[in-house]
Amino acid sequence: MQEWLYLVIGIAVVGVLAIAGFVGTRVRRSGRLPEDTSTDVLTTPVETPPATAEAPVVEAPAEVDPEPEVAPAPSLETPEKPASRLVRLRQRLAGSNALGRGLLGLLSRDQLDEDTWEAMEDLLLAADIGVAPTQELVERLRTRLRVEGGKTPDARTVLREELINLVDPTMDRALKVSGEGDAPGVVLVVGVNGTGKTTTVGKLARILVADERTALLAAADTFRAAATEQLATWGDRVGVEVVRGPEGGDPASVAFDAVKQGMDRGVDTVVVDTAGRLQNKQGLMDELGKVKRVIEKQSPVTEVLLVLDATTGQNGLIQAKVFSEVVDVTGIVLTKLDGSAKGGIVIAVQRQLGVPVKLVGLGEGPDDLAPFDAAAFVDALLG
Ligand SMILES: Nc1nc2c(ncn2[C@@H]2O[C@H](COP(=O)(O)OP(=O)(O)OP(=O)(O)O)[C@@H](O)[C@H]2O)c(=O)[nH]1
Repeated sequence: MQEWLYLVIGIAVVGVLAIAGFVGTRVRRSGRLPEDTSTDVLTTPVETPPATAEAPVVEAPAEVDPEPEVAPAPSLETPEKPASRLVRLRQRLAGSNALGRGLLGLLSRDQLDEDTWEAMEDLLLAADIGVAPTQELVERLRTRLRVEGGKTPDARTVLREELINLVDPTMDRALKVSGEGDAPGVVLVVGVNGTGKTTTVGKLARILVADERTALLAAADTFRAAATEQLATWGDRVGVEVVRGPEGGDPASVAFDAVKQGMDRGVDTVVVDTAGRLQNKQGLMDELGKVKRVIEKQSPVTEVLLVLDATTGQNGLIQAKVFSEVVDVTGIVLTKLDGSAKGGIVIAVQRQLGVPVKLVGLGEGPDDLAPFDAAAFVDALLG
């Protein structure tokens, strides 16, 4: 009985050894190991599988795309045509709209007495229209709204007409973005940092593209490296190139380069962003004066846009004066007019500088920069 037991155990051991040997050989042949085996083992030279039909190199291509897809070219955005913008952005003047509602409310009183006119003056001054224009407007309204022969003219119509007169519809607000002959138009954009200058240059590039013009941007704000990147992002979205210089480099040389490239390539307009550190007037004068002089060695600057933040009130007006003494400002861009209750600044700044507001910023969206129009603006104010 015991011999039988030893015989059976012996046969079992031999059987197990034989199966183990067979499996080991199969594993080495195929190069495959049980699932938890590390990659090191697979790359060991001794175990490199022979190139047979069974080898994994044949199975592997399942993961490889036979014909890699070509990445689609980045699609460019199509900016909104400028003409429709002020109408679309009308509701953004909600803050300033309070001025219109307030004025209409006062004019609808039964008695237009001294208290009413005083309240009207307070409203206009609070909206930053300025002292002289306020007095003029109130005087004109007093005269025109006097009851004549028992017939009172429509207060809203009179107010609308007088406000439009005050904003001055006769000013030339066209952007000078074309040069003489083959020369490109050169737009120099100046203003204190933080007013929305770089954003405005980016938005302006979109306006030019929407008007089917070719453009080139100059990142002449070499003081702030991020400004260049910011500009490049704006340009990339609509396929407009940015000429840049080294950080801290000479802004005039970047502007010169950009205008030269603009001329060589025959672009329609070159827009130059500048730094606006206002630490002292002399420094600013030297820098901006040089930028303009250097550009004009090649081609005249056709437009100098001063960017002002509408929410800064009187401070903005002081800045405006300093800049206008440094360079010949030909147009004003009033940014952040959305949500500001100070729409009257449009009138005040034009009066101070004798220069028209040409563009208004009404939000942070890429197409939230609109050509300014006196009647459309007053209509938005009056709601
Ligand atoms: N709400 C609102 N925000 C605006 C408008 N224009 C610009 N901004 C915002 O104002 C901030 C400052 O804008 P920037 O363009 O960086 O200012 P900047 O004057 O160029 O500053 P620097 O590049 O340092 O010269 C950003 O957050 C803009 O999105 C506008 O019309 N409305």
